[in-house]
Amino acid sequence: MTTTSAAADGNLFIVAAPSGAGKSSLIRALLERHNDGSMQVSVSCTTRAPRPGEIDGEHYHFLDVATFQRKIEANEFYEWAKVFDNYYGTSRKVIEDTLKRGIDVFLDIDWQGARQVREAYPQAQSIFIMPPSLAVLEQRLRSRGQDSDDVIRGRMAKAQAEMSHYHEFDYLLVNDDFNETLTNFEHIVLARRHRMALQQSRHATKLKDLLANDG
Ligand SMILES: Nc1nc2c(ncn2[C@@H]2O[C@H](COP(=O)(O)OP(=O)(O)O)[C@@H](O)[C@H]2O)c(=O)[nH]1
Ligand SMILES: Nc1ncnc2c1ncn2[C@@H]1O[C@H](COP(=O)(O)OP(=O)(O)O)[C@@H](O)[C@H]1O
Repeated sequence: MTTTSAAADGNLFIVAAPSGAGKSSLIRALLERHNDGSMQVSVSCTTRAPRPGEIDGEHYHFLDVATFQRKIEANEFYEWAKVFDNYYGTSRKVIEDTLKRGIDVFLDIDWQGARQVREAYPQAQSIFIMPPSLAVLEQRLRSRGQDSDDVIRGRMAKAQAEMSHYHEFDYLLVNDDFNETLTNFEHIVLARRHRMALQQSRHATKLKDLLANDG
């Protein structure tokens, strides 16, 4: 008789940071290092206007406010929040389907969304990215060259409020040297994967022993 154990679900990782601290760049670089289809970043829905070069369906699903609100009513979001006066949300179906296929999913979301995900899915691992200083944060927002002075001022004004939630997260990374932060980020992700794989194999061995002793 052969025993089959159900394939393990993928791992869910929440990544939050004040705007400009480097979370999108870190997730993108990690996915480039592991481009075997075992990891995906969730593409959020937003009502904010696309930045130059942003592609609908790739960077975000850009929606109008009425469509976003209809999706809230229809319970289509795993989590959603209002950030910088715009709505942002994660599609429930995509996340659930992707995890079921055994693929790890990264959510680039704010602290309000992180709270909702932790409640819905307590096994999610959460990582907070800090900039080395507020001056460096502002410099990064400016050098990204995608936001107006007004938008940058708004984001800097909200940075400390976002950072005040760092203690709600499982891990804290200070993104000073990019490659060093990327390596630490990768260690967190791989350690989680190994632990879950070990648990799964222990479970499978135990099941085999039980069945072998049966009768
Ligand atoms: N709750 C929630 N926050 C999101 C989502 N997508 C993006 N955000 C957050 O919204 C904030 C602004 O994102 P964005 O406009 O792309 O600016 P950026 O972080 O400066 O690149 C960031 O803190 C994101 O993490 C989402 O689906 N849900
Ligand atoms: N460790 C780092 N050192 C220098 N620049 C960085 C570092 N991490 C990210 N950046 C740059 O800072 C800017 C903001 O990064 P981004 O990933 O867009 O931030 P976020 O997604 O958190 O808003 C980008 O231009 C990015 O290339």
